[in-house]
Amino acid sequence: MTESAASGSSSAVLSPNEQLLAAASAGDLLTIKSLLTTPPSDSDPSSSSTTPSALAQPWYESPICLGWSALHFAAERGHTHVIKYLLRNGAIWNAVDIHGVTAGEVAWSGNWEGAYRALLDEGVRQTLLLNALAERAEEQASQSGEGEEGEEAEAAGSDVKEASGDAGGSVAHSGEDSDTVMTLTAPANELANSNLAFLSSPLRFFTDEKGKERCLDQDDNMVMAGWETNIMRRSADALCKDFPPRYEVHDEDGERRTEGFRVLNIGYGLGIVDDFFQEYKPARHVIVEPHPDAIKYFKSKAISKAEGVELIPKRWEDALLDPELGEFDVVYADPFAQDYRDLKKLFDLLPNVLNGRKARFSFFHGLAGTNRFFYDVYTRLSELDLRDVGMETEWETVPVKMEDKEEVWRGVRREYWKLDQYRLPICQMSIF
Ligand SMILES: C[S@@+](CC[C@H](N)C(=O)[O-])C[C@H]1O[C@@H](n2cnc3c(N)ncnc32)[C@H](O)[C@@H]1O
Repeated sequence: MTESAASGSSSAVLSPNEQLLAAASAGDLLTIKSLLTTPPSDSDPSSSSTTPSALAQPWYESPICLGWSALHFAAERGHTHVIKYLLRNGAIWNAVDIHGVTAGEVAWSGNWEGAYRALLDEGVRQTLLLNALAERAEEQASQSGEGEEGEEAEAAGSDVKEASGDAGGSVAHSGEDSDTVMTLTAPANELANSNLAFLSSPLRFFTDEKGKERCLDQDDNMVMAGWETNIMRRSADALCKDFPPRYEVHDEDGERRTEGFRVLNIGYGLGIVDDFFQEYKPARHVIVEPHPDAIKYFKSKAISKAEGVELIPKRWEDALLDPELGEFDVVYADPFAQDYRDLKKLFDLLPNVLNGRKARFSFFHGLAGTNRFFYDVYTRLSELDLRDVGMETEWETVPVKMEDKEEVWRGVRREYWKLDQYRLPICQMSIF
């Protein structure tokens, strides 16, 4: 976008907000500082206070240039110093234009590494802060006896699989065009927004026209489908490699025992990842799955009778607190209708169930899978939160090739994935 586009016109007298956009595009920090702090000389001198309209607003979005903010214009030209100043002075890091595009994505497409990093750092910082505040509010509510069990999870809003764009925060949508704007959070009235409501509503398991199995919830949101198969394959491979298959030992009194590595999988769904785990022949393979329809589906499959397989018909929130559960060499989590704060609570329980330093953990990282900038924010955020519980994360990049996107999303209420790369987390305890 040109500078005259930033200002809307080269000849008209510009308002402070329009001047701000032009200055952001030009990388003119001095003018920006003055626009945000000094009222123009023609503002009412008799007034002792500075009126908001006399100063430029750092969050202003152009009504004529795609709803771009000063951050977008600075990002387009890679003006990192301007971005940092604007962020410190009230600009909204996650503001989106009428097409749902953030300043982060603008910086990314211009290959402006410093600008992208500044926006990403701010996103991570603000989201960490909001999550901490939300946790605090939850704790206070539970201490004062407010709310019922699980209500906090329901109130959290966005869903790990579906979207999770703004844990606790809001994405600023400047445009009206809802068809083109990305979806970051499941609307409050959808089952995907409430784990308990989801678990007490029916699921539909069926085979699509291409002969592939699918699972949808009652709102027609996709719980699981074949497009994730490669991600599940790669996850199982990364987690199980190096662990030898089960083997038999005879103890001193002649008893035979099966030894080998142990797998814990949270969320059965279509059982895709479990079938891959089975190829590695674990000695123990525990599946935590509370949904009655998913349990029925599991029981209809051969895996339910396979050696070493056990189903725990509970939510992970309960199953992982059971002192009898045991320890595992591989833990995978892919629940549904949960948000980042749920995932973080799961992280906190991991040291209880992981069998030492060699044990590996991964989760389906579908957080904000519709927007690469927010996806990066969640990638970093989860890495930091995992580090807090003593885990280090390595990320494998898995290309996502949806051959027929229309077919994948046919009959599905909301697309939860639009990116061409999946980041596969592999985490191990760094302290034990
Ligand atoms: C996305 S599917 C899992 C797909 C699976 N990874 C696969 O490969 O087919 C999510 C599953 O998590 C289950 N789930 C939802 N909430 C859960 C919870 N709190 N604890 C454990 N499982 C849960 C759902 O019932 C559903 O079967």
